[in-house]
Amino acid sequence: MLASSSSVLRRQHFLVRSLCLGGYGNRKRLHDIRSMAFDTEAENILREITPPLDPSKYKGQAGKVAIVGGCREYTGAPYFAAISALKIGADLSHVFCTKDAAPVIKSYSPELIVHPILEESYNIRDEEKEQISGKVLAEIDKWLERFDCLVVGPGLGRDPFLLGCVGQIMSHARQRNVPIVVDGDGLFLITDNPDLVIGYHLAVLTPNINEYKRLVKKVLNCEAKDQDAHQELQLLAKQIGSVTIMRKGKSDLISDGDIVKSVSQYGSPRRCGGQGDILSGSVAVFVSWARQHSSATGMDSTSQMNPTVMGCMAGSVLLRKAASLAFASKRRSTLTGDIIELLGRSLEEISPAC
Ligand SMILES: NC(=O)C1=CN([C@@H]2O[C@H](COP(=O)(O)OP(=O)(O)OC[C@H]3O[C@@H](n4cnc5c(N)ncnc54)[C@H](O)[C@@H]3O)[C@@H](O)[C@H]2O)[C@@H](O)CC1
Ligand SMILES: Nc1ncnc2c1ncn2[C@@H]1O[C@H](COP(=O)(O)OP(=O)(O)OP(=O)(O)O)[C@@H](O)[C@H]1O
Ligand SMILES: [Mg+2]
Repeated sequence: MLASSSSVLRRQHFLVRSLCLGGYGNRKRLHDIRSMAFDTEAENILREITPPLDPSKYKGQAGKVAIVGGCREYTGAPYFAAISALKIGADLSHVFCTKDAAPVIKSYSPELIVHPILEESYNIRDEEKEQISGKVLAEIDKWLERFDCLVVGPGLGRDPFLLGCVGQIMSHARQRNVPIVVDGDGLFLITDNPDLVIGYHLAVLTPNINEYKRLVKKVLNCEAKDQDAHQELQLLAKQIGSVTIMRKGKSDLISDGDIVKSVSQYGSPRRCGGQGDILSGSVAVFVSWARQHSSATGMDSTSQMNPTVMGCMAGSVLLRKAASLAFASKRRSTLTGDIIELLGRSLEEISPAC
């Protein structure tokens, strides 16, 4: 509905209909035109859901997000996710990480609010575990309701005690209807415990190729395939029940079990680590904005796209644009930080602030 107002898209739909009548040689062109139409739609959605910079607004209204992640090994991933959320326009970005990781993450940026509350097994004795997990939950419970979206997993690690605590955090967030983007090691957690997200319509899973393969194996009990990727993704989302999944790759495929969308806009040939983390932080912001937009326009849920799908499309198209601008200037030395620096310019080019 958002996109159909665009004359560009109408023309693309006309071309798609015309090519449908063509033969074998037209298939690739048809595919390319469909991809262009989806990319245009993703940009239109981004424009539509991005809130205006209104002087009457107060701090927090443009979004408060929290990342649950960061441990002894990984401090970059939660930082990338949290700072990307701010660079796109969220007002506040929190990180809930282990005690070891907190001073490091704080030292990257004074903009982030960092809570050193998580514990890994190596740091505690068996008899302390119950009391410590109670403390972790009590600490995060004080904050949960204030967040518009939680990102669970960037740089979380796979320590069993820590993952047990994070599973409980997810259950509490779910009880309070806080949207949850599950990425990185959060996907490792839910692949072992799918009940954490089964049936939760505000859960968004953002698997990379490996994480997707593990999810398919667990839920569909088969190997992931490249042919029929759309149908497979749709089936996976349906089988898990109500969740939205974005399968990252050459094209990002997005499905909530009802519809399947893809974003294929050219990004960058550099595959440096951390780009998925930018995406998870960005999706958290866009899902919050899409939900705000949906409730402000008052349209019923049948007449417009699922806000979680809109958030994924907007996040994907923005990351790809920033990655392509970064690559144009930094070429082979492009790093995740270079892409983050271009999120603002990319957003400005798609949806100018004033
Ligand atoms: N600077 C940082 O702190 C970063 C930390 N990260 C964190 O690292 C943890 C593990 O994430 P990973 O993404 O490594 O986990 P994966 O399970 O995706 O990757 C595990 C291994 O598979 C390999 N692999 C990746 N793509 C592949 C492909 N297409 N085909 C075959 N093998 C492939 C990787 O090189 C890696 O060694 C997560 O917590 C994640 O958030 C990453 O986000 C990257 C940046
Ligand atoms: N082969 C590819 N061609 C073009 N873009 C890609 C390709 N693979 C991934 N991407 C882009 O990079 C983004 C991050 O995906 P990726 O698979 O690198 O995530 P990830 O492995 O979780 O990253 P991270 O290192 O942050 O954990 C995706 O949104 C996608 O747009
Ligand atoms: Mg990742």
